[in-house]
Amino acid sequence: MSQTLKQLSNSQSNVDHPLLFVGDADSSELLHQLDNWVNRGWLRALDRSFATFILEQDLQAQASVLLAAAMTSHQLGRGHSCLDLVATLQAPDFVLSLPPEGEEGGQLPSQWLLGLDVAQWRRALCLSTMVEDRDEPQRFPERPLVLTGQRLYLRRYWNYERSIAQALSARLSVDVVTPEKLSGRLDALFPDTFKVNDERHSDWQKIACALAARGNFSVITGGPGTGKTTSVVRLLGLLQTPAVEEGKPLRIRLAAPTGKAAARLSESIGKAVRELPVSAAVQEAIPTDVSTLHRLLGSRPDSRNFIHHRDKPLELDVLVVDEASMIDLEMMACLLDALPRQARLILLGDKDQLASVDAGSVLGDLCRNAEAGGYSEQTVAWLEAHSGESVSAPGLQTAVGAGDPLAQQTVMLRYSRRFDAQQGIGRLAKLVNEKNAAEARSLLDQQLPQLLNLKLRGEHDAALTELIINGKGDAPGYRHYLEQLRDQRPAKDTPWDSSLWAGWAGKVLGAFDEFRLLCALRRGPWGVEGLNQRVAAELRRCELLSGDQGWYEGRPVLVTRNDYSLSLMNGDIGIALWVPGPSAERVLRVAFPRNDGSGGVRFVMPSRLVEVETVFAMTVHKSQGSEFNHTALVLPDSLNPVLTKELLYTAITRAKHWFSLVEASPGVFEGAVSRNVQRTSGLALQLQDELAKLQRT
Ligand SMILES: Nc1ncnc2c1ncn2[C@@H]1O[C@H](COP(=O)(O)OP(=O)(O)OP(=O)(O)O)[C@@H](O)[C@H]1O
Repeated sequence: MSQTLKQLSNSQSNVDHPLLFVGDADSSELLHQLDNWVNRGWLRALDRSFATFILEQDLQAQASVLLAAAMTSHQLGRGHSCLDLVATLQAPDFVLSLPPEGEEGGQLPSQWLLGLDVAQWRRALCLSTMVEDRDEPQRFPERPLVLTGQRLYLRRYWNYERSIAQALSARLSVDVVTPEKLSGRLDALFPDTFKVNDERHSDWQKIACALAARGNFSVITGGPGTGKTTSVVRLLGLLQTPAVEEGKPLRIRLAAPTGKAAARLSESIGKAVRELPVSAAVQEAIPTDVSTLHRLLGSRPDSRNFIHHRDKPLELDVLVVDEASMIDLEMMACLLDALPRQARLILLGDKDQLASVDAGSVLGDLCRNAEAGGYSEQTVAWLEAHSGESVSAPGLQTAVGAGDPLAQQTVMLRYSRRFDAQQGIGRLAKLVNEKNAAEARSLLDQQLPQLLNLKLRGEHDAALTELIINGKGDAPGYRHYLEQLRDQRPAKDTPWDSSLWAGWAGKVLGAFDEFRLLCALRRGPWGVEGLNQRVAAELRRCELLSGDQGWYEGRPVLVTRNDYSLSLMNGDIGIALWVPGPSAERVLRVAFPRNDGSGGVRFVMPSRLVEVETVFAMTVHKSQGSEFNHTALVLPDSLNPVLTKELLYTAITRAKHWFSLVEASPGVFEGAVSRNVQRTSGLALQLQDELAKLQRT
């Protein structure tokens, strides 16, 4: 069982050598300490190297500057765009990665920072020739660290935040021509009065369309099935109809951060476009193919730079990006840089999901007031006049004066059409989101058909493997896809170039997506690595697989890095299958969905797949943008910083019909529900500054 930081702190205070403080220590003592933390896995070697680099460039840098540099670098690896000095002094030990199991010795950051206050720390940083103090007028653009207020950045991330803030504030201040006859067109697109249980409610989808039609930047957020896709398709109909009538159709592009998310949007958008009450010509002028953001921007192999940027902007008039919660700071900055100023950008996503894997929490930052609305009286009057809907919902607040310009272009959809709010999955997701652990637990205890709860008696409890292999009741486990693999295989004499092979592979991939095992962690018996081995061994024991090492038929793999030569994206999933080769010999190939909305499959030689891993179990982070009929989440036996309500919410909302919660120890679920992800970011503040500057000019 992992030790808590408190236990560790207690054990540290017993060490017999005297404690060092950043105020007294010299740089070599501090670097020695960093080595110690790297050896323990508390810090990355990269973070230590950055501190060394700072010292090489500024031999006078104080120990507190080197410590801040290493911590800032480390924070990036944990998704924070900067180091908040005040928050760090309040809880220094949470800045490093939690100690691995059972390790002792060494001095904790809280002990190093004893006695240091934020003013002293800032002073030491400002003395260094490696830090630019943005609160002073003098500029040093070549310095690698940027200090602004209590936030310390690596320059690149400060630049990303600033360029996003500048680009968004510029977009928010552009006057946009709204489509003519807006009210009439909206009524035609939303012919039905919105009712829940026969009671009339405000139609937030219609309000969202009106709001997005009047600006060239808007955000539509909402939980699963709240109608984001449907709303945006109606918005595209609204924008494209007058353009087609004028003979100048808009160039519309659709994108998502991952191939999987792009494929899902492609599917749902196709259906929504076919149902759109507009002419065939307008329907045809709304694309249904969805590209990944990397493909849209034109990635270059082995380069962070894209083909499209401000000097070679994208050729489009409207861009819709789905699953925007997965967009990190760097991607958002590149996207905005490549977008022509007059083009409309519409972001769709669920603000309550986990933030991006890489640094930043762009959608969360942009939607921080979405629930309360914060519309000005002027916005409310405009929306009500054009949509004919009352802008009202529980908890909605009106802003004083003109309000925050971003809030005037942000809308939250509030009613899920996929999850009945009264049913298991929807209710559990809502309670977790509200941090209501007690009611979430009592809901789990009710044994509703949609919600399965497995409380394990130890690491080797067979109930877990039973659930993973056989599922429970109608909820499938992995046996299902392996039986499809075996039973639907084309006859042996089927020619190698017959489409039956791809059809079979497509069915196997589809069946694999019926169930997914999700983990919070990567390491240990409750993490992806341990569970992948356990599941493969068990499937082999049940004779559902013929191997569990290397490449074997039925092995599902996850691509962990974009491979442009193979057109495979990080997050794509394939399954190894025996298929006939052109020369009679059967060959093992990995089938991947084409992800182009065609439902097609392509085969790749296993030897060409370098960056892949087995994916019976996957992290919740990697599951974003996907949905499975049955989703099982395994919680580890002790609390860990990654366990938060966002992680639980994301896992629960991956489930379409059944959600299984597997608990290795009591209390961990409750602990996770009560904590939320707090990503340190200055994006909201930078945006406020930029908007204030614009208002002054
Ligand atoms: N106004 C509407 N009238 C009728 N059905 C609707 C409407 N809006 C959405 N739906 C239906 O509700 C379901 C969910 O809608 P949609 O796919 O647009 O939601 P979403 O928020 O994009 O979902 P997610 O992102 O979670 O996949 C779909 O089956 C869609 O057809």
